[in-house]
Amino acid sequence: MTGATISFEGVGKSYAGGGKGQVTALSDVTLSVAPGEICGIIGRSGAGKSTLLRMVNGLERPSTGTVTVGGRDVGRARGAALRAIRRDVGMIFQHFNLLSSRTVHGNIALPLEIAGLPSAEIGPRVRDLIARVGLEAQAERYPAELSGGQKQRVGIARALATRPKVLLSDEATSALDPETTRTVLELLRDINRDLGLTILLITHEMAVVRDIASHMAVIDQGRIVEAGATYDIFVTPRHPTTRSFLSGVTGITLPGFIAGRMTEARPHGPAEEIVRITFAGAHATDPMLARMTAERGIAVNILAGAIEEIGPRPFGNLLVAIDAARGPEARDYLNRHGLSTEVLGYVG
Ligand SMILES: Nc1ncnc2c1ncn2[C@@H]1O[C@H](COP(=O)(O)OP(=O)(O)OP(=O)(O)O)[C@@H](O)[C@H]1O
Repeated sequence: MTGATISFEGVGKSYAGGGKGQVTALSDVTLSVAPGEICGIIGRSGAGKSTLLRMVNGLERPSTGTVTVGGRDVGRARGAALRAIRRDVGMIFQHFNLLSSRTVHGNIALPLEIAGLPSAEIGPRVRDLIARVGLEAQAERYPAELSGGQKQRVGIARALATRPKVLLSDEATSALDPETTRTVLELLRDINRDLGLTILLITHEMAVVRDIASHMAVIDQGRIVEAGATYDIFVTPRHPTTRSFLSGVTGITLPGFIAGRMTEARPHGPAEEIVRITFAGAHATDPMLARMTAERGIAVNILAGAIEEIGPRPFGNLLVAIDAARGPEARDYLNRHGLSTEVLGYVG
């Protein structure tokens, strides 16, 4: 592995808030990304994702705490030390940030020219990078002549030019359509595997995290509310923010006639509890639900279900209706047998 560890320890960041006092963008963030890992940070607009990412290459400095890359303190680095860290940290952007006056080749060569590499070395290195991102036929084109996906490939090649150990991705696929997103994420995965680069990406899309990140953190109002292996968080989300992000990608939605009647509070009288059950493995629920019905006499009405994959590992989601009077007992039974449950609401 050639990637570097990224580490945040007790990091806080406040901005002078232009008449509104201080704006706290980050509070007490502690997070470690191992060498060669792909870590996804997900959060809503304004949660603090960009601030967190920009600390890794010293574009922002922490107000409190420490950010290190490969053991070097980024927040306290100045001058040559900061430039050396920046050479080790490449970055790609949502809107690509290419120079419109330079060709593909010229854009990728730029960081090497700035670093003072002899021109005899720049040409071959740029050609290698162009081949790596699959743009041989577009090498002499200008950004205006490229598709969004091709522009992002240029951005990736340019970010790799100085042979960094870390790649930062700031919503790199947010401006792309789903199919192009898939191919760009595939390219990032290949690069991670071939070069052992550590990748830290920020996104507001859970599907991006699912498709590429082995580890993830959820950020909410400047705090990390949940962090760990992506698979574990998808199977057992603990924080409401994580759950709300997940509800958009789990591939299943409530049938309209139930969603329209569902209430947050349990109504008086007979009612059904609508529960999401999440389980690891492809078939884990079938015997468990049947056994619960047989052992406890609790009937379960299945409303929707889907199996998803994170890497090679499947996990499932099931939406069921259970007699609300037996709901707590049923959830306790399922939890004790290793399934996660979440009450979505009630139908009277
Ligand atoms: N330079 C700045 N000056 C003042 N406040 C700032 C500055 N940069 C960010 N903030 C504030 O810090 C908070 C976090 O912003 P940040 O851009 O990190 O969030 P984000 O999660 O990246 O959001 P988005 O997805 O919309 O880009 C916000 O309340 C924002 O208004």
